[in-house]
Amino acid sequence: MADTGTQQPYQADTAHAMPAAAVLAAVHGDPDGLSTAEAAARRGRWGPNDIPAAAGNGLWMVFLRQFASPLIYVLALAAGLSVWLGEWSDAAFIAAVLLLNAAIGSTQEHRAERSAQALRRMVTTASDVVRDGNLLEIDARELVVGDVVLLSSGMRVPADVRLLDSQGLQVDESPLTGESLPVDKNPRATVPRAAALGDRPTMAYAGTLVGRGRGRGVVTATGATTQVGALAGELREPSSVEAPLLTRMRRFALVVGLGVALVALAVGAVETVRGTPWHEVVLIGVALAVSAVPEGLPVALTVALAVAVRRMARREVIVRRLVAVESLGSCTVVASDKTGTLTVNELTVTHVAVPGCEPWEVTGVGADPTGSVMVDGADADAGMAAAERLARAGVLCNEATLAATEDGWVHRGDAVDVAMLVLGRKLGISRPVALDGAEQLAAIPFESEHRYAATLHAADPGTARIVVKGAVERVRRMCTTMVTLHGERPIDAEQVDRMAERLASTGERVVALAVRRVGRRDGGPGADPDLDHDELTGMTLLGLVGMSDPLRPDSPAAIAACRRAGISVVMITGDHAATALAAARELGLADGPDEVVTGHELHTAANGAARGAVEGAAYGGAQGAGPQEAGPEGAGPQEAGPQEAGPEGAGRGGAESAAAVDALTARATVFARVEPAQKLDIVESLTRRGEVVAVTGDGANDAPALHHAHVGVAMGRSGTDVAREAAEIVVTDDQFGSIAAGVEEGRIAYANVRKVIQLLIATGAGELVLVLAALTMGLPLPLLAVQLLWLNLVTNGIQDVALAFEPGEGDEMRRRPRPPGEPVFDRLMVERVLLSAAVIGGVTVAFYQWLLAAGWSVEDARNSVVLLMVLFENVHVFNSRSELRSVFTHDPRRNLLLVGSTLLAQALHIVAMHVPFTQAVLGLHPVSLAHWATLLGLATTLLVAVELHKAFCRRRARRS
Ligand SMILES: Nc1ncnc2c1ncn2[C@@H]1O[C@H](COP(=O)(O)OP(=O)(O)OP(=O)(O)O)[C@@H](O)[C@H]1O
Repeated sequence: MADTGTQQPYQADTAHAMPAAAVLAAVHGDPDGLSTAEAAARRGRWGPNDIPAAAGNGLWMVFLRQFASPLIYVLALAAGLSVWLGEWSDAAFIAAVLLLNAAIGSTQEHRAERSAQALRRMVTTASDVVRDGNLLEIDARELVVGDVVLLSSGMRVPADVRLLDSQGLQVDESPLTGESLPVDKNPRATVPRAAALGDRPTMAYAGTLVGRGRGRGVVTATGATTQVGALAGELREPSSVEAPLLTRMRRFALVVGLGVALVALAVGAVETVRGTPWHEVVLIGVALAVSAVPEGLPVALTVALAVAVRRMARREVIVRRLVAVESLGSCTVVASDKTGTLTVNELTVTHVAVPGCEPWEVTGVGADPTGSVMVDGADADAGMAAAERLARAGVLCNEATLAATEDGWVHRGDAVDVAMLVLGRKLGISRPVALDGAEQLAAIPFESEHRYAATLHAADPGTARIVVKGAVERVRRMCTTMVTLHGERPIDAEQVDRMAERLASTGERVVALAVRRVGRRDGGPGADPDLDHDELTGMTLLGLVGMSDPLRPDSPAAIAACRRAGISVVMITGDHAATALAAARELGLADGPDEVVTGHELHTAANGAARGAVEGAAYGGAQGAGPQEAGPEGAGPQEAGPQEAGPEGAGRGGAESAAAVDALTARATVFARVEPAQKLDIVESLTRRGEVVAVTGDGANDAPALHHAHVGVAMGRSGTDVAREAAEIVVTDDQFGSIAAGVEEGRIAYANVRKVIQLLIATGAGELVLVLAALTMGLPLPLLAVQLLWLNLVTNGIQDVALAFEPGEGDEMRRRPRPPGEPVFDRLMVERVLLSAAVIGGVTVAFYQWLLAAGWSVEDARNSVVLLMVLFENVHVFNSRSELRSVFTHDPRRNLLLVGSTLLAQALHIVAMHVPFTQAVLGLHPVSLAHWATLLGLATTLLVAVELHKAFCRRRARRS
């Protein structure tokens, strides 16, 4: 692979101080982009646009880390003591097992980390680039110096870019400069050569985040030669933070380690007083330590989580932080976006409405522009002219592309814009046709927070025209007049609102269009004219369009599945309340307007103002869904919008406003006309009310909500880089159904983790009971330290991991969510562990005593005890497949790995009983088949006991 560094021919260092044209010339670029061939040649020469990967934790570091555990310290101490006592074979065996354990642990951990990284890479960063004059979306790694790229809000800048033009572009450069406020960009600014990185408005640097606006620029540096590449390592993808469950288990191990030390000391003291020789006291202490320490737990948990991550990936859910595996299973509310998550986000204009007329139907579906506007009545010609004016405006104020190819019509860009282009084509107005003589001079790009887009176009000599497209309440308030079939009239707000509500009540997304003629202006020497939000007044409303967006076919079923699983689903959308309610009804989410809360209501509640209005207004005003939500003229969310409310939202108004917001979130299943910043208020309120919240997001401003929720879910396809990086999980197909699948997998994973923990702790505790009971009864040690290690790490170690591969029990989505913060050791777990330990320890010690009493030598008796313990482990792994279900209703074929590993554990022990080396080290020898069968019979007592406990627990669960 070519060196990405120094061979690039162009010194990017000075691009910020050079005029854009000079930079283009220096990189041998072209405003229309490079040719594909040239880009390929450059990529071949200079390599991909990759920041070299961090050295990361090498396998050696991971290996050494395996020894940093209190459990291992206890074992290491045991090995040391064995050396001191001259028990060389014990010491060597403990050391060998420790090494083996560390080797298995580190390969597992390394593999898990590698596959997690590979999964994260599946979510690649795409980049909009102009090649051969066409706009394409490519993997950002394919970019080369000289490429012309487009930047838009929510995007991570893919390379160092000299801006050529921009519209309201603001970039968060904190990853590079530490400056937390977004920086305004201006390609025409004059920047001194010595300017610091943070003072270069002409540039956008790789790794920084576009907060708002649009930009176009030429790539000046890629990969290691970018500013961030030079910083090496500052901007790496986040290493996956340890799962809280693992942290809790580490803490648990620490407590066990300390507990073991104390018990060993106490037993040692008692034994010394009883006159036991000191070196035997030490051996007893070592055996106790080994029996009580769940050595296999860290490896088994790592595997269990890795299995869960892989399974989720198969169901389109990529886990970015391991915490999600656990929290997904316990979430009680899923707050989902509507467009694109519950619906397919393929908008088709189905109605065109001009004030004073019935809405006209538009025929045709999707991106294929065959169809027409069905204008009828006496004024058909005037109607058609009005429809064409409206469509032309929608085509002009537009950022999307639509083109005919051999494979049919292909489109790029925002779904609303694509739908407008299709409408235009149906009326014979393509974008080139619309732009003929109406060149675009400036633009305010669409951002969710202001809900409209505007463009400025050249018009008749000396004039220009502003075109606005956006949400009805916003655009209507910019207008003083409206077009009717009988000429321009003063705007009739009520009539417009009625028209909008009529379209929205069938679930259509409604967009209004307006125009205004202004004087032609120049942007001053060397600069383009600007368009400002303040200029959007005195406009003429051209009419409304209604767009349909079909539901995803699996959304209703997935919502129903969540409900059965005790999870409430709420919809959060920027759409009109009536649009949202219609969709929610179809999804089976909401029944009536009282379940809808608007962003305006939230804002009012959060600010503690107009409380009375909030209490009375369930649905944005007395008359149901409608743009009335904006309240009296001029008092709508625009003027008193949540932008001013700041991200603290409810917090700022104190307890009273928090309570008001909570009252709203308690009854709402639909949040409409919500601004991205308000998502955070909703998440905070739900959290305050004790819910465990999963929230979806795609835009740049969704990041705070994604961060704050227990589980942030970003959309892999439509989501911005910013949203994806803020989220714990990424849903690669954007579908709500995959979130439900993720919840199910999360629950299965948590259940499997519990199964593994139960198995290991119960068998460990059984050994402890055995050793303590034998000592209390004055019997010699029933198991040697090496035998205990063999049991814990080899025979059990082989089979416990297979529990992590248990498929779901099938009822995961019919159970209530696990209470958050519920300890792993809940009542059932404690009972099961104590019962199993009592049976294992009790039966074995009784048998051991009987053997000794029958005249067996201690060595022979120990040999039987070890085999009995292996059989207990084999039985208990099947017991552990389900907490409540009988082993006899659980088809073993569903986890053949478990069957295989149990047989392997048994086979390995049989081999160890026959091979001289292991015979010598472990003190083992073969037994007769009849004796083996007797031991198996004894081991089935555990099966009976656990079956009885399961039946008891099932009854208890039914009763509660
Ligand atoms: N490209 C656009 N140009 C102009 N107006 C738009 C555009 N897209 C959406 N709108 C208007 O802004 C409103 C809010 O849209 P937005 O895309 O912000 O919703 P959203 O919150 O992303 O929706 P959801 O949460 O359902 O995905 C829409 O109802 C529509 O009226």
